[in-house]
Amino acid sequence: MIEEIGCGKINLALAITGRRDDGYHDIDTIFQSIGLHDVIRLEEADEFLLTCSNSALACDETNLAYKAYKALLPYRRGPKGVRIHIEKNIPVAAGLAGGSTDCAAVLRGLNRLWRLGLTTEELCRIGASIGADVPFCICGGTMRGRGIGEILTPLPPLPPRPVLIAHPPVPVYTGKAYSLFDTTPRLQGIAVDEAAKAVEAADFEGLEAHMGNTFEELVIPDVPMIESCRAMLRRQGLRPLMAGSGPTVFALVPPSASADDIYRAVAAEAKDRGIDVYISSLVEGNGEPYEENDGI
Ligand SMILES: C[C@@](CO)(OP(=O)(O)O)[C@H](O)COP(=O)(O)OP(=O)(O)OC[C@H]1O[C@@H](n2ccc(N)nc2=O)[C@H](O)[C@@H]1O
Ligand SMILES: Nc1ncnc2c1ncn2[C@@H]1O[C@H](COP(=O)(O)OP(=O)(O)O)[C@@H](O)[C@H]1O
Repeated sequence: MIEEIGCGKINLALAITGRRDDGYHDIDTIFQSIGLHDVIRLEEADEFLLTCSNSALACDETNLAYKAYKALLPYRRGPKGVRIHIEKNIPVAAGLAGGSTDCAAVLRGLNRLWRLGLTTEELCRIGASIGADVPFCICGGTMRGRGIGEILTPLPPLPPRPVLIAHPPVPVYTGKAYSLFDTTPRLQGIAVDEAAKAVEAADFEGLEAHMGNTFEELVIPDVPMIESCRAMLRRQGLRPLMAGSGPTVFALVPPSASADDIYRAVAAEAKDRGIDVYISSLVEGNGEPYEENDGI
C-alpha cells in the first residue's frame, strides 16, 4: 500500500486575461499549496475500487481520481486492478482544488505503484487533459501559472506562514464563474507581476498589497455569504482574498498575531452560520504539511 498527500491550493493572485476560442480562459496566477490536504491510499487489488470518506462525493466515472486511473491505464502492462481510498479533508467545490489534487495524487501514486517511469512533465501533460489545475497539483509549492493554468514557472518557496481559511456553504460553479468574465465589461486589473516580485523577495507586506483575484468582482456581488466571510476576517485585522473561483476566502496571518487566537475568534463567529473555518499554512511542494486542523 502506498500513500500520497494531496495538498489544497490558494491563488495569491489571479487575473483572467481573456477568453480563448476553445471556450476556456487565459489566466495569470500565483498558485500556492496549503497544508490542508486529502490523503490518497493506493494498493494493488483484483479489480478497480474507488472509495471516499466523504459519502456525498460520487466514486464513479465523474470522480477526478477515477479519471486519473483511466488516463494511466494505457501505460500499464500488468494487471489493472487497484483499490484507491480518498480521505477527504479539503472542502468540495470550494476553490481549493480538492478534486484536482486527488487527481494529481492518483497520477503520482499509480506512477509509483505501477513503476511506470513517467516524468513529471509527462504526468503534467496527462493531468492537463483532465483539469486545468491538475499540473500545478502534481508539482505543488509556489508557482506562476499561465495559459489555462497549465503553463507553470516555479517561484521560490515562501516561508510557512499560517493561513486562515473560511468556507461558506454556498455553491460556486467554476465554469459559470468563468463565463461571467465574458459578459462583464471594465474589470479591475490584478497586479500579478508585482505580487510575483514580492513572492521572489519573500516580502509579505508587498505581496498583500498586490494580492487580487478577478473572480471576486465577478462572483461576490451574487453571493453575499462570501462578503460576510471577508468581513469576518477583516474584523481580525486580516486582508481576505477569495481562493480561485470561490467561495472559500483566505488570509495570511502576520507573525505579530496569534493564529490560534484568530482561528478561535473567527470559528466562534462562524459557528452558527454553517461556515467551516480552518487554520493551515503555506507549504513547499507536496512535502509534509506544516499544520492543519479540522473545520468546525
Ligand atoms: C479557477 C481555478 C483557478 O486556479 O481554480 P478553482 O476555483 O477551480 O479551484 C482554475 O482555473 C480552475 O481549474 P479546474 O477546476 O481544474 O478547471 P477545469 O476542471 O479544467 O474546468 C472547469 C470549467 O472551467 C472553465 N475554465 C477552466 C479553466 C480555465 N483556465 N478557463 C476556463 O474557462 C471551463 O468552462 C471548464 O469547463
Ligand atoms: N475527488 C474529488 N474531490 C472533490 N471534488 C471532485 C472529485 N472528483 C470530482 N469532483 C467534482 O469536481 C468539482 C470541483 O471540485 P473541487 O476540485 O473540490 O473544487 P474547485 O475546482 O472549486 O477547487 C466538484 O463539482 C466535484 O463534485
